[in-house]
Amino acid sequence: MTDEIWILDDDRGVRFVLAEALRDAGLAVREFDAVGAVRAALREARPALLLTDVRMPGEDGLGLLGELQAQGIGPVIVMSAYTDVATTAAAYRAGAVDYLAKPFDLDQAVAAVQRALASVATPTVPAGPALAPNHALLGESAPMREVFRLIGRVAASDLNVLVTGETGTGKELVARALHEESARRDKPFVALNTAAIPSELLESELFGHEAGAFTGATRRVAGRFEQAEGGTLFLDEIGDMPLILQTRLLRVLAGGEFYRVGGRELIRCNVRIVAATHQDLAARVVAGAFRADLMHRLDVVRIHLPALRERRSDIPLLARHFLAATAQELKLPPKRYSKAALKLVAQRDYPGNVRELENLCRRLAVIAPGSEILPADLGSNTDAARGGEWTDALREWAAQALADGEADIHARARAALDQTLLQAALQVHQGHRQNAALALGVGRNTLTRKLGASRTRRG
Ligand SMILES: Nc1ncnc2c1ncn2[C@@H]1O[C@H](COP(=O)(O)OP(=O)(O)OP(=O)(O)O)[C@@H](O)[C@H]1O
Repeated sequence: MTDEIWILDDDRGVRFVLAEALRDAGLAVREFDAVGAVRAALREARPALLLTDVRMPGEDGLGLLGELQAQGIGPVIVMSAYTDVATTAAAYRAGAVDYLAKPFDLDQAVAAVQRALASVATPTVPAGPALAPNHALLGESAPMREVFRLIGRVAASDLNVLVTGETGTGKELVARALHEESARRDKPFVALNTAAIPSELLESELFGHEAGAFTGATRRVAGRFEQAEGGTLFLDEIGDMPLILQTRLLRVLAGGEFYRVGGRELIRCNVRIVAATHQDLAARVVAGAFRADLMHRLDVVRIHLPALRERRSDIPLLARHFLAATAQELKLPPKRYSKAALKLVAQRDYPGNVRELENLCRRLAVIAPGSEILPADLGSNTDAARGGEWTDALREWAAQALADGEADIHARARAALDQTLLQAALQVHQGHRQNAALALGVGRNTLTRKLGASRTRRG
């Protein structure tokens, strides 16, 4: 093994800046522009660490990762602009110890290299089966990339995960992604909303019951734990679980076995638990409503989903996705957003987070009459929003006119503005000049003057 850091990237610029930063940090660096070049070099030497891009012309980086892992060469850090769950998880499965989302901060890259070098003794994640299909969990913003990175990092392990975040932020989708990216993906994913089940039924819902266990229990029923055997059990709104059941759940998690309600047969279970809450569990613990020991058992890895307002840059992507998905699902002709409508969608507030945005887009897919969604389809526009939309159009017009070298833009724009306002007011007031002038807040004479030669029905 050499002490060299090898950088594999087809982008010369990336190689250059990265190599400089690493050399500045006192490390020896060697650069490669293709997988083949690394393979050739491996015949004579081994890197102390490899930093590699994933998608490159010719062979991609992931195949190489598998080979390195098989030969015990590493650690490897993957750099990629593709931070979707599938790519990230595939990189970790192929043995990467870290994942840098491009564009990355150079200090962050150097720190990742130093971290990886310091923990060379740490075993890498074992290689798993081929790449799972993509998930509906979308996002390009920095906080979502971090979520994907975490999912990729912990999916393959059996660690319990606590997903936190406001309602509608996608906690269940994260739980599904963890399942899909794990070796359990061919086994069931079972979800249970703890808050939606009356507490007296929750125990039997979780652990099942025997015939005759209680009034109405005519036959044996398997609970969610049994249904999820070998797979993943998603416990939503865990913060609302009654204390008595928390105690029971804790015992099951600790011992890995349980009895059905009214049963005598001890059932062993192999289930990965992903729990979710929109509440502050630690505060629930302080308030005496949640068991601290259960919290620690569930909260081994925490994945926090930011509210949609903290990742507004994801809104257009999500909005387009929901519009297309709804059209496809309901077999409607495809629709698209006009620029102004998409801007309005992106500017709105969504206290209900992604779910609220999804509902809005579904409504638009169904109710908007044309193939293009217009601002008017969004209904309750605020004045500010309406204003924003026409000034945008004006800005575009002006930019184009200026680019075309047109003269007298200001005078023409003013004339057009006046005419547009006056005509709109006259239309609303059925051609009555006095009322139109009043409504606009201009004098009647001004209005007559401005109208000039333009046609009006009466005065
Ligand atoms: N990042 C995302 N990409 C695509 N769809 C998303 C995303 N986040 C959420 N959704 C969609 O928004 C809706 C709400 O998501 P989900 O049910 O996972 O939220 P939640 O946080 O579990 O909500 P609650 O706390 O109310 O149970 C779902 O229809 C889901 O498909």
